[in-house]
Amino acid sequence: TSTPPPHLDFRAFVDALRSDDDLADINAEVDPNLEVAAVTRRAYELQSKAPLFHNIKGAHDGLFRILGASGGLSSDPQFPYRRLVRHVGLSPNASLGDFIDKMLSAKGKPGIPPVHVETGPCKENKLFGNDIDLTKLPAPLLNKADGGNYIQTMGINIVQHPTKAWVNWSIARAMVLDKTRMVGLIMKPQHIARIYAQWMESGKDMPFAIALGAPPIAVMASSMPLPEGVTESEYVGALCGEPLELVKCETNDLYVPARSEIVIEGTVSITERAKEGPFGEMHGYSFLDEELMEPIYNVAAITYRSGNAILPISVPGRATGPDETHTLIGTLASAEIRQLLQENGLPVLNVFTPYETQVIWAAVQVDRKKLWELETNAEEFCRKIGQLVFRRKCGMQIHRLLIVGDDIDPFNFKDVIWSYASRCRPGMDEYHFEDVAAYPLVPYMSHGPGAKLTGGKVVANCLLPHEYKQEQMWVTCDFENGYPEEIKERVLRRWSDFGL
Ligand SMILES: Cc1cc2c3c(c1C)C(C)(C)C[C@H]1C=C(c4ccccc4)[C@]4(C(=O)NC(=O)N=C4N2C[C@H](O)[C@H](O)[C@H](O)COP(=O)(O)O)N31
Ligand SMILES: [K+]
Ligand SMILES: [Mn+2]
Repeated sequence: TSTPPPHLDFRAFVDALRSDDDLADINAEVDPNLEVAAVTRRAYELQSKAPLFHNIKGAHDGLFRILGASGGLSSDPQFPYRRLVRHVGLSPNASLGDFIDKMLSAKGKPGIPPVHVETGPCKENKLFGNDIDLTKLPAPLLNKADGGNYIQTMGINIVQHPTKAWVNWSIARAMVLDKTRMVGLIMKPQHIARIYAQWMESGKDMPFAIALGAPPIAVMASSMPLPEGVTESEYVGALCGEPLELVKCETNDLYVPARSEIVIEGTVSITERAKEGPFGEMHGYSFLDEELMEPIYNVAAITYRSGNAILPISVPGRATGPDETHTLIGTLASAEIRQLLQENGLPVLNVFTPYETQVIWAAVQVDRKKLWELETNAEEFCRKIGQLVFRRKCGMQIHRLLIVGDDIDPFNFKDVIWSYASRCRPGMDEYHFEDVAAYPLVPYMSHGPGAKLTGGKVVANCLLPHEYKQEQMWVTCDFENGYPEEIKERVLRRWSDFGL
């Protein structure tokens, strides 16, 4: 069979990065104890090529190579989002707006259920029972403050509701605990936690599978807060217009993408917990007192591709050069927030979480002409938006919303911060929400002055009062807006002659 396109096959995705000259094949031996992660972290920060480590110290029997920064910005400044949009089959010059449009393009369409195939590349090698020793795998230590080796940061956590009506795909971190066990974060209101709670009620351990090196477009849907009850694999089918191909796990009834690099399967205990973390997280902090007791994953089988399977990793941290917790979590939450606001009839054009705000803030771009028709005002409009976004799961990790006009590009932080700094009057233009669910991983919540789990959210109005009812009463003083077309054309034509 011919190799599927990059958005449907991880190996084809890696080859596409190589053909884009956006991949560094590293054959020198590299240590999974911090060195691999440090290289990956610097690759994000310098927006270098994605590092593919072919020679990991301690790798054996084809487990494993490591790919870092699969969701980082591309190394070609002309196409900064090329690596991201390759996940969803868009052309190299596609924008973040195109990426969001693509991920929302299956809304309202019926899901296309996956098809089950007999076997696939992920079945080429199988380990059971005594052959399994997670402590012997080169699972990477990602940050010097981490509490363990996080083998799972970019795989798809697959769990099924006990009624079998809903199979959820998400990304949730997990670290090696011992020979056959991992421990991983399972926190509300995430769907893995909702489903886990159902298994607890049923009194049975929760079957799981983690598919690492899964089809890139499936990784995107797994990182997207699709509505409760939506089976991500069916949404991906609708996105692609064709069903995903899944194969059955060895030790439970779950199904995984047939072309995955590595599959870890077993059951999550509903009784046993272990200390999880600390973990260098998406806001750029690793708090040394992070004492979480999280559920234990009991590993019953590991299956993997021949030819040296590849483990993708994410090394979260400061978004000086964004990593997957910014480029995936932020952007895909933005998509669902836009969908929510548009479905509620609000004149919202786009939503985006600026990397410079560590994706804790989201800019909401409003069509001002349509806003006039609502005959509303800042207080009423901002409160309505806050009530919608801050009371839904897709808004969980956003703590500040900036309401900006259509003269502002939400994907351009200089635009966003200009309107916030100059049009949002302190003490009068911000509407606070103290009774909504907070995102506890935000440092001023987990280690701040107030309650940890609620509040700390605000909607900032970055529109002047008259923008709610008429044309803006100013000329923006920049080259684009401050000069007639004829002058701008003349200046552009003569620019090089001026020697500027
Ligand atoms: C792309 C990506 C997403 C996540 C993570 C990571 C990456 C790379 C790592 C690097 C592993 C860091 C932590 C950081 C994590 C985190 C924990 C809580 C909130 C936000 C992030 C967390 C995690 O440990 N636990 C979690 O419940 N959700 C995570 N998400 C978000 C999650 O994949 C999305 O929210 C998605 O929508 C879930 O699906 P569903 O429940 O809606 O079906 N995880
Ligand atoms: K998801
Ligand atoms: Mn879900």
